[in-house]
Amino acid sequence: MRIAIAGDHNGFALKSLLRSELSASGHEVSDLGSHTAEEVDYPELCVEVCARVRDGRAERGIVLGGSGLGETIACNKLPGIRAGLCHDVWTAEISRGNNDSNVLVLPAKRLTGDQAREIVATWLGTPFKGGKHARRVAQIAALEQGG
Ligand SMILES: O=C(CO)[C@H](O)[C@H](O)COP(=O)(O)O
Repeated sequence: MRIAIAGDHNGFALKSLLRSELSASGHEVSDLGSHTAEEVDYPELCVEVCARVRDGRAERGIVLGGSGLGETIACNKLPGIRAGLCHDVWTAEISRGNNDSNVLVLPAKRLTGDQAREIVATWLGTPFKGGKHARRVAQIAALEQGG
């Protein structure tokens, strides 16, 4: 899968781990930064990841922050983006199965490498259920036109 990934200073270390492991698993990973642990503002990183998802250069995006809350807000401002903040396997399953999320946001300050790995694997591997959830996703998309 083509995956765009980014993280701010709080997500830098975990992003590096996930990027290496996803690449080793055969995914085509674009690491959009940060490339150091220096403090940065995360909205532009969100824009970069989401731009690739929106135009098809990436099939999915992954963004890491400390809590991930601001990243989730930023990503969901962008048309066509359905970003889910996932703390565990359960939210990862729902984010994909019910919400058809195309961007995964991870709270790096609250996850071990093993937990993050498990969430990412679940999120990448869970199909959208469609049906009533497709209707709701369409209703959410309509909100982009002003509600
Ligand atoms: O998770 C985040 C936003 O949702 C950021 O990582 C966090 O807000 C950055 O804060 P600070 O500069 O104080 O480390």
